[in-house]
Amino acid sequence: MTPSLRVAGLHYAYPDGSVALDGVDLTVHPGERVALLGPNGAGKTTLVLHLNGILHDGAGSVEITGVRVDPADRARLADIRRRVGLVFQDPDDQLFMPTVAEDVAFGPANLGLRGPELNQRVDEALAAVGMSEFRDRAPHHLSFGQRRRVAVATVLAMRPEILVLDEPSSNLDPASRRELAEILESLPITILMVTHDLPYALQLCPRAVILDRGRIAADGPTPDLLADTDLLHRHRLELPFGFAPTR
Ligand SMILES: Nc1ncnc2c1ncn2[C@@H]1O[C@H](COP(=O)(O)OP(=O)(O)OP(=O)(O)O)[C@@H](O)[C@H]1O
Repeated sequence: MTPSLRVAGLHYAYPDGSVALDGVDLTVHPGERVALLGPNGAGKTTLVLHLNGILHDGAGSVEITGVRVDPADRARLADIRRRVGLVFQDPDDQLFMPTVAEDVAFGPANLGLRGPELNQRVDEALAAVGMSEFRDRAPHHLSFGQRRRVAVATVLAMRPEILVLDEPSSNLDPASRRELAEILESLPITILMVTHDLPYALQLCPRAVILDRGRIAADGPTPDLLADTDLLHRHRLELPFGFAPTR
């Protein structure tokens, strides 16, 4: 089976010389949900920005469902950006239209969809995140948690093959956090989730990868990684007080 994502030997240094990725190999198969963990500055965001060619120029390769990310090939890059749905940490980076429905329609309309087909995409994506009743509202009148759900819908409307979320649980109250987890669990899609929220990783992702100093330090079942206190300590990861993962 073709992997959803294959990263091989990825190195990247920022123009100032900071080495952010130092030989990353990562393969994620269709339908897997993988948590990408690691301390501040580990390289998580840098890795995510390579998945749809926002960053490039480093050594190594990235393939999305067997298609190599090649920023020089603009037609192919547009296709890659449809296949990889990035949900940024701040929903306001993704919402800029007057209404929720227009925001969700924006991506598919750019693909050339119109009329009933476009409406169906919008309806499906809003239903998937439980936001159908908000379709005519202004995004900036919604709560933060509601805006995050709409941001997820804008990406789902593109019918991506892999959903990449940066800190999806940040700034959510406990009920919104749980509801978003239920939504993400219900999606039949490959998910890569960057998070510092270890209980969230455990709840949602059977597999976790620890990135530190630009290298993969561990890759395995999330309960096993989170039960390894030495491993967590070495990589500046901490479970909330009193939280004990059961294997
Ligand atoms: N624009 C930039 N210019 C130079 N160095 C950068 C830039 N962005 C990130 N870095 C450096 O690259 C390394 C990896 O940063 P990155 O943001 O990918 O880490 P991260 O794991 O996402 O961290 P966090 O958990 O804090 O979001 C760090 O050493 C960081 O200082």
